[in-house]
Amino acid sequence: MSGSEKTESREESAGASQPSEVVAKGNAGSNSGKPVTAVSSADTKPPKTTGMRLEDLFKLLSMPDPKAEPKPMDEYKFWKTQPVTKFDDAIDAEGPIDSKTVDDVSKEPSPLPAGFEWSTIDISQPDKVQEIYDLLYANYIEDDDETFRFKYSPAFLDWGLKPPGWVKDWNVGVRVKDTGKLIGFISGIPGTLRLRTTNPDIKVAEINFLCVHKKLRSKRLAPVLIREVTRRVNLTGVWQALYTAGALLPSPITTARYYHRSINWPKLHDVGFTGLPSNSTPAKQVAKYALPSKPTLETLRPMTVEDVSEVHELLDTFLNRYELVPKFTEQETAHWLLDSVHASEHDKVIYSYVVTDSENKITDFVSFYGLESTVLGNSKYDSINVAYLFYYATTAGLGDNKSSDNESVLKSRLFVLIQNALILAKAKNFDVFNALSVQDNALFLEDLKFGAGDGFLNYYLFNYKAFPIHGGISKREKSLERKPGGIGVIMF
Ligand SMILES: CCCCCCCCCCCCCC(=O)SCCNC(=O)CCNC(=O)[C@H](O)C(C)(C)COP(=O)(O)OP(=O)(O)OC[C@H]1O[C@@H](n2cnc3c(N)ncnc32)[C@H](O)[C@@H]1OP(=O)(O)O
Repeated sequence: MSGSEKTESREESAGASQPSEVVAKGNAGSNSGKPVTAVSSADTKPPKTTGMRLEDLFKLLSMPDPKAEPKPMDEYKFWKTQPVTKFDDAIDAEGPIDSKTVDDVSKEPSPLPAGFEWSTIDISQPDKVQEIYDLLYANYIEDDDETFRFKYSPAFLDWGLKPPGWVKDWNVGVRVKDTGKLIGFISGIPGTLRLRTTNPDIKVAEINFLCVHKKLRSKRLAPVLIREVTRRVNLTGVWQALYTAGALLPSPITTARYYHRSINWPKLHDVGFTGLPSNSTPAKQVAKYALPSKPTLETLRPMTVEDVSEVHELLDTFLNRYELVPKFTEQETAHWLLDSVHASEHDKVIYSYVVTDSENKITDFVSFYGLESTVLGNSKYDSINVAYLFYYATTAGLGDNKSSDNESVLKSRLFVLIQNALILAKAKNFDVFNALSVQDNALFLEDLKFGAGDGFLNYYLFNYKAFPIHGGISKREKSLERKPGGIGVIMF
């Protein structure tokens, strides 16, 4: 994607003319980005710079691309009018920016350009979910090279848009008046966040799936959609929102990077997601990414509905490690980790597994979701099957965040737990496994052969000032950097 939306990301050094092994391009991610895999310097031969695009050169040199710098605040014609922190705002205290009451909120929808009309999309109707799918299928996030586009399935949308307490009015569409064709969409779902210990209960709308038909881009429809969803959320007495995007907007609370772990290397290479390092061969690449055929943790098994309460407690405790986390109810844990609506293998979106001890007590769990990306213009493959690391938790190494003993216990345990997730994802025919630099992922990504992607994901809070949070990467080089705390909330 081009720098302003969530992005799909691919491995950073794909492509024969490039020095390193690249993982997939990016529509795997969010507004710009799902990650591309970084190539290790050992795989790399000196780049030819003649004729190279400046942004490629910056990537090779691991320098921040100046295009990723914000434009002057005055040029954010829409965002400068919104209650969000500006790039140079000095944050003295955390908390809401504007305070209003429901009485202050307009009861009339925001005006639309002539020829268009508002439409609340009733996602309890399968044909309406299908309409959203059709819009996103053709128009949603692509990587910069227009090779991959996220393909959120109807089953995914059903799961992602219908957590407990979902609000019908927060699924906002714009249609062409004459034909009824859906040409714009934005969604909100309710949630509760804990920001450090000082802000334990922030009611938010999680905003996602902002999309305008390709033929109607740059006509300022996005701000109209955002204003309308804001109005509808505000009418329910909710004043804050969480959203992620590849686009650089005022002003991220953090930026994370996508990492990619090849599973089906030949396919990823064929579709241009990953490159062949100059010092390797296809056979060596396949050997490098080989995985055992079945899980190595003996007591690992699929999570069931009977596990919900134990997993809920384990996750809740584990999330205390991080600074920005979701506060799930038990019903929400059940929804996000067990997609009971789509139990069939065909429609499966979320995969969750638990590990038990000798007394049958759950000691660990790990989950990932499946999201295909359409491969554009490839004669051999029309999609890649991508697994994304979701929530996980373990009892290993809990306790004092700063103790190095705990840290090494946690590191060893997460290595095995996530390795087992990779094994399971392979058995389920996923081609690549993606993860962000958030949670405790910096502890295992490199050891498990994840490569840095070219996608970055910015996290934003609407109408809430907050001190910055570490996103798991260094400020300048954007390489993995381990720090305690960080982000524990995952959006898709
Ligand atoms: C309390 C409740 C609050 C609820 C609301 C909380 C806020 C939620 C915010 C939304 C969170 C969404 C989370 C996700 O879903 S991120 C996924 C975004 N979707 C895509 O990338 C899909 C493909 N792209 C498109 O469909 C269009 O390019 C979109 C729709 C993205 C922009 O359409 P278009 O290209 O035709 O542009 P325009 O002429 O209409 O409008 C231009 C203005 O829009 C600003 N822009 C561009 N991209 C984004 C973006 N990703 N988030 C926020 N703003 C964005 C841009 O800076 C400019 O404003 P300014 O620079 O002049 O100021």
